[in-house]
Amino acid sequence: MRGRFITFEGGEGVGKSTQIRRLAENLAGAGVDALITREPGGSPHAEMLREVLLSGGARQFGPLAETILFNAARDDHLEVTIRPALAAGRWVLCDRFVDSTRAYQGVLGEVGPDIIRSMERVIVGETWPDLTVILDMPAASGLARARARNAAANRGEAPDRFEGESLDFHERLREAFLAIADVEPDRCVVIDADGRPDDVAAAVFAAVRSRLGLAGTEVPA
Ligand SMILES: Nc1ncnc2c1ncn2[C@@H]1O[C@H](COP(=O)(O)OP(=O)(O)OP(=O)(O)O)[C@@H](O)[C@H]1O
Ligand SMILES: Cc1cn([C@H]2C[C@H](O)[C@@H](COP(=O)(O)O)O2)c(=O)[nH]c1=O
Repeated sequence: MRGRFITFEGGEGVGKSTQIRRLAENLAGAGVDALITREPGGSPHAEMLREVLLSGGARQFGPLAETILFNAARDDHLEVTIRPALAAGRWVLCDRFVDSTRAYQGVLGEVGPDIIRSMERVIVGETWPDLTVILDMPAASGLARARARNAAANRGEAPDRFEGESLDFHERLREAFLAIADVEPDRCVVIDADGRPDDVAAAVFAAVRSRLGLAGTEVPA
């Protein structure tokens, strides 16, 4: 049986990586084997494109070229990592996916929805997420978390291609993710990320259980 495909979306520093790890632990407790992956990246060739994109190396070519590169990375990631895992019955938990392209390149980069959708049809095809968890919190708080994390990790380098954008840019991103959830409520669930990690993890697991059905599993204390 095909595994389930869950994507995590939201602004910078909202806790996507943290909550993906927590969900994988909770799923393991429920006997579900999950693969954690990310975009851009998640396969050797897509990770090479991640370097180009997040260093800002493609910025000079403009948002359309960046959209094409994010989709090239996604194509390889789907083929090499995601589809084989789903076919083997594993659940796949992916840190960012198509909604990041819609928000960053579509809404903020002003690449038209017709272009974004046609790339989705070609690249994603039938491999659409069963559930998308949108972690939501004020942009300034998420950016502060991301900066504190980078400082603690001794990553003294400049912020990456998108972290360095203005607060207004990040607030508009937040609105873009919320707008996607409004239009696709069956696929998307919005979770308040501005709380303790344990509370957010419990809310995420509860949403996964109720949306995807994991009978008999309890939210851990
Ligand atoms: N609920 C929370 N409360 C306080 N700090 C948190 C919470 N969740 C995560 N953090 C911390 O905030 C920082 C950012 O979290 P994380 O890396 O999980 O976010 P992210 O959304 O994956 O970030 P990015 O968008 O940069 O990839 C980390 O240092 C993490 O430990
Ligand atoms: C998939 C995807 C990602 N982005 C941006 C969003 C973030 O700024 C970075 C990824 O960094 P993270 O620390 O792993 O979150 O890339 C984008 O603009 N478009 C996309 O499709």
